[in-house]
Amino acid sequence: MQAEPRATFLAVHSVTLSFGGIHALQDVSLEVSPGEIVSLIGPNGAGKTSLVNCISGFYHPQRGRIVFQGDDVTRWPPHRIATLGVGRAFQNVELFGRLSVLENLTLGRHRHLGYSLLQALGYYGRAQRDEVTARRRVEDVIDFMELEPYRHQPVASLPYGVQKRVEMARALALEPRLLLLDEPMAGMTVEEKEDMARFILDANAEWGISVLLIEHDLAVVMDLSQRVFVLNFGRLIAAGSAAEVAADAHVVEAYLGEEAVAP
Ligand SMILES: Nc1ncnc2c1ncn2[C@@H]1O[C@H](COP(=O)(O)OP(=O)(O)OP(=O)(O)O)[C@@H](O)[C@H]1O
Repeated sequence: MQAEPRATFLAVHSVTLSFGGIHALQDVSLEVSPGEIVSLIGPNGAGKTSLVNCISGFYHPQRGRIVFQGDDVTRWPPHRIATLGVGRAFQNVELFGRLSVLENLTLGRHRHLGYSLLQALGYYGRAQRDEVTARRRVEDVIDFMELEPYRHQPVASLPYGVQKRVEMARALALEPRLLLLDEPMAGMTVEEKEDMARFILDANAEWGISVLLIEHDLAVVMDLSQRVFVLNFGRLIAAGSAAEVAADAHVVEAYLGEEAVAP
């Protein structure tokens, strides 16, 4: 494992990932700076979730490197990357439906920090020592994400928009430095999207959390992101400010087809 200067927050170097003949990612490089909100956009199947899977350790690319705060995490398993401070909210809500909001956040925190279910439930060993800190964080997150009215309700009984909030809360309970959000607003009403955008901005401003956001709603992307990366067919085709990528002919073509590009 090769150490990198600590100045690097997240660096993706020439990552290539294939599934058989499908090239999900081809030579993709990007960097995220501390405290930044960046978005990853691109048409369906462009490779966005695959890249987030590589950063969070769910996939291991065939080529390239991923460096987080000086550690080469390219081959690390997900729970080990999570302990470094990389939190992830999944595209499809990945919660325990029959457990309450509070239980999901508490268990989620222990599971991702490497505790067994027995330790987490029985307050043994390491889990016991960290219990006070964990509870305080979970309470802070419930308050922050305005989940107090739902704290004892089974997650499966909640409206979809609230479940998506719990999914982000679960990631925040891990005290991440980098939050990977895979379509956190998909399927939400306009009001729910506005609330979610506020939660993302506040998490960034109040806790200094950097955010890598996958989002299809380009208005949201324009509002939230300091920089935008655009993938198409597994390749990075543009990077820059929201205004710059919106004006990029390759991006317009990727989204609207060749006829949209001016001659
Ligand atoms: N586990 C897998 N096995 C086989 N192919 C996969 C796997 N994961 C992703 N792919 C393929 O890799 C390509 C990129 O998929 P990915 O889900 O990363 O795209 P995406 O940009 O996130 O799409 P969407 O916006 O629809 O979520 C697609 O062709 C997809 O079918």
